[in-house]
Amino acid sequence: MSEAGSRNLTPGATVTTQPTTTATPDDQIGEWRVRIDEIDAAIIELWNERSRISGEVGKARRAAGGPRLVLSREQRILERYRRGLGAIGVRVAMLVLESGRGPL
Ligand SMILES: O=C(O)C(=O)C[C@]1(C(=O)O)C=C[C@@H](O)C=C1
Repeated sequence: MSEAGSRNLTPGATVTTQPTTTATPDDQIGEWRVRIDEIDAAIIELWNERSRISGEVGKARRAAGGPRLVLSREQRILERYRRGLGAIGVRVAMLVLESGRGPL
């Protein structure tokens, strides 16, 4: 086919045809869901990476005789999520932090 939706039957003659499939709302939803699945995969990967690194930081600090928690740092992280995501950001940040260092 030389163009989408067109067929050359004889040289110089172009007949416009309907697409063989018609896009439906379900097609659009399907496309969006593909992107949502990609985004979720990226979030999960980053979440797990952050958790692992947070655990390493905590381990190194405790091995050096430091505390398990650094609440001033946690406050800054909570505030950053609140600025970035609004009120729900504080809840997200609390789960992000818990995932790395364990429960308070
Ligand atoms: O930044 C640190 O010192 C960490 O231990 C990491 C982290 C975090 O997950 O961001 C975890 C526990 C601390 O209370 C503060 C922050």
